[in-house]
Amino acid sequence: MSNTNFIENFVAGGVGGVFTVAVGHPFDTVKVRLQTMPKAAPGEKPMFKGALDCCQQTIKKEGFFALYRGMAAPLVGVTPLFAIFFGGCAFGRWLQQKHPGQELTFLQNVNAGAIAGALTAAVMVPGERIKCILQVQSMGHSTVKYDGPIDVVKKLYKEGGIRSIYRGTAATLIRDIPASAAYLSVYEYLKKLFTGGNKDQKLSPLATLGAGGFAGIANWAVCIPADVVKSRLQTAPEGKYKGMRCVVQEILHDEGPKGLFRGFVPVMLRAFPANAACFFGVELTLSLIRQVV
Ligand SMILES: CC(=O)O[C@H](CC(=O)[O-])C[N+](C)(C)C
Repeated sequence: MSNTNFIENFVAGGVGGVFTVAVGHPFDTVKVRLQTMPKAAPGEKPMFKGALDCCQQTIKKEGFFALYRGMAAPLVGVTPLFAIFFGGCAFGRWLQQKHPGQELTFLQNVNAGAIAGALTAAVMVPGERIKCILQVQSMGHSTVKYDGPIDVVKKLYKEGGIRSIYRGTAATLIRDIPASAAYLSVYEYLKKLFTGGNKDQKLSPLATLGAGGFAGIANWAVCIPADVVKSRLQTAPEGKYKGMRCVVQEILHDEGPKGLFRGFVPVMLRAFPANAACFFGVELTLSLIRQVV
C-alpha cells in the first residue's frame, strides 16, 4: 500500500476492523480470562489449565456465547480504531514520501506503523478497558457487576472520572507503538515478497490472507508482556496497583518471567486468522473503492 489517501484507508480500515472482531473475539475472551485468572493458593489447582481448558470450561458453565461476551464494545470500538489505524498509516506514509506514489522502505513502514499505533490510543484505551472488564466479570474478580459497555463507562466515570476510563494508557502505548510498527512493516514486506517486488501486480486473496496473518503474528510477538500488564491494570480494583511497575513486580514475584507471557497460546491462535481476515477486508474495500471512484 503506497496509497496515502486518508479517507480511502480510513474506510477500508473500518471494514478490516469488523472482519477482525467477527473472527477474533472468542480467542480474545480466552486470552483475557487466562491473563487475569486469580492466583491459585498453594496446593490448589489453577482455575484453568490452559487455553483449551479455559474455552471448554467457559462453554460448559456459561454457554457458547460467553465467548462472544463483551463483543459490542470492540465492534463499536474496533471499527473506528482500525479506521484510525489504517488512516494513520496513510498519514505516516504521506509524511515520509518525497513524491506521490513513492514506495516506502522497510524502516519507513516501521515509522508509519508506529505513528498510526500512537494515534489509536485515544480510542484503544477506553475500548480495551471496557472489553477486559466485561470479559472477566463473571470470573468472580470484582464485586461491581456491569450490565454492558454503557454501564461500565457510567460506573467507571462515577468511580474515578476520565482518569479511570483511561486507566492503562501508558501500558497500551508501550504495547501498541512497537506492535503497530511490526504489523505494518511485516505486512508490506511480505506483500512485496509475494508480488516479486512488482507494485502493479495485485496480491492474490490467498497471499493477502497469508501476509495479513503473519503481520498479526509479528504484532503480538513483540507485545505480549505489555499486553499482560495492561490487562491486569485495566481489570484490577481501584487502588490495587500504583502503576505498571507494581504489576510487573507482582507478576515476577508470583510467577516468574513466564507470567508475562500468559495467554500466549490463545493470542497466537487468534492472531493469524483475525488479522488475515482484517487485511482481506482492507484490500477488498480498497479495490472496491478503486473500481467505484
Ligand atoms: C492490539 C491490537 O488491536 O492489535 C491489532 C491486531 C489485532 O490482533 O487485533 C493491530 N493494531 C494495533 C495495529 C491495530
